[in-house]
Amino acid sequence: MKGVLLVNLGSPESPTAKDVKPYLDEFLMDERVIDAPKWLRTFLVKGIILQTRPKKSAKAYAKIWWDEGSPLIVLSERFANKVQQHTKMPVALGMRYGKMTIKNALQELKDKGVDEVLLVPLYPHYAMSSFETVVVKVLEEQQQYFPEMGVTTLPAFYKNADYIQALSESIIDGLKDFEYDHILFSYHGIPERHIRKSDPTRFHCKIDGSCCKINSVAHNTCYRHQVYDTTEMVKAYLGLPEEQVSSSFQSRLAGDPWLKPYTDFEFVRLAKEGKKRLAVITPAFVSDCLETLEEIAMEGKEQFMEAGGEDYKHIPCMNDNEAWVKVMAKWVNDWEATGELAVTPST
Ligand SMILES: C=CC1=C(C)c2cc3[nH]c(cc4nc(cc5[nH]c(cc1n2)c(C)c5CCC(=O)O)C(CCC(=O)O)=C4C)c(C)c3C=C
Ligand SMILES: [Fe+2]
Ligand SMILES: [Fe+2]
Repeated sequence: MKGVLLVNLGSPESPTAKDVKPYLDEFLMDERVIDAPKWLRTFLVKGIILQTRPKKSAKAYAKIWWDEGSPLIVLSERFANKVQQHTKMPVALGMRYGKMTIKNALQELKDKGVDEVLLVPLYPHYAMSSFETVVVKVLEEQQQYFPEMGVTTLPAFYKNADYIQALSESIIDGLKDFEYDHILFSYHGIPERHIRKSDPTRFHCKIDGSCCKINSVAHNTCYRHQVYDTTEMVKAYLGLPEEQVSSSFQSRLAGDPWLKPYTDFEFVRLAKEGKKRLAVITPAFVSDCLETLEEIAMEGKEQFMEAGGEDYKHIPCMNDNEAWVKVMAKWVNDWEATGELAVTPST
């Protein structure tokens, strides 16, 4: 029988330093997140980052935590439950890090008689630190514990027409009653080095954008290319003028150069340029989470207003909205019926 495995990033058990620490430990010790040699990663993570960051992150998590738990987990569960209502196949939800493990989700599917799994990483764009690490982990667990199961992965859906439509409609919805001068598409950042590492040609990606209009197989795994494609397609769908839209990258860690422009610098630049009413959309995330609710909706607003902005709105992620649920249900049901994937690297 066929079944569906949805995988998102995961959250700590609670917004306390005690619970944030093991979560960050697992997350940042992932060789696809901090891709230094193991001895150096161990030194950086356990010797430096984990000494101070859990306390700081716990404070941020406490600001956005819900009675039911982490917004990312709760919203992903609501989404999975709604997708389940639209398909006969069993649907399970796992997280790459934390207690809601991928192994348990695969076991849940197995217990329901599933031996053919459609894996859907809940990331619209391919990055080694998000999409790729999910795929690798699922295949590791499958090979070790569920060798009889087959796994097919839905590719990154950043430019799929149904996804673009659902995202664009959610923006229209979010902009009701909000007068804006500018819409900022703020994507989670990654180190520039990761772009080069993920380029199978080893020479295509130049990071500066000069490569992105030249067709290449590199784009299938180029996060930068993919996020700019999402912006362009939404811009076209909504008929937005060039000068009213821009893209930027948030949530960087200290150290290496990360993709630019940086969202916090953009808040200041846009306010100074007279874009006084700013709408911010965060399409790298399908579910609201720490990075959208705290960094963008709270901190971002403060930064923009301090720089001279007058009005600010974070447009929520698609979360469990009906249109997005229906898109996902269509993709998984098409796969069940035909064995074909609605999303391919070229769609
Ligand atoms: C869009 C997908 C994501 C990519 C790509 C990504 C890369 C990436 N992240 C870190 C470090 C941290 N990210 C943190 C939180 C976080 N990251 C994503 C998604 C992507 N990360 C999400 C959805 C969340 C929120 C989780 C939640 O519980 O709500 C954190 C933890 C919080 C903090 O301490 O700031 C860290 C750390 C790196 C280093 C990286 C690429 C190399
Ligand atoms: Fe992150
Ligand atoms: Fe490029």
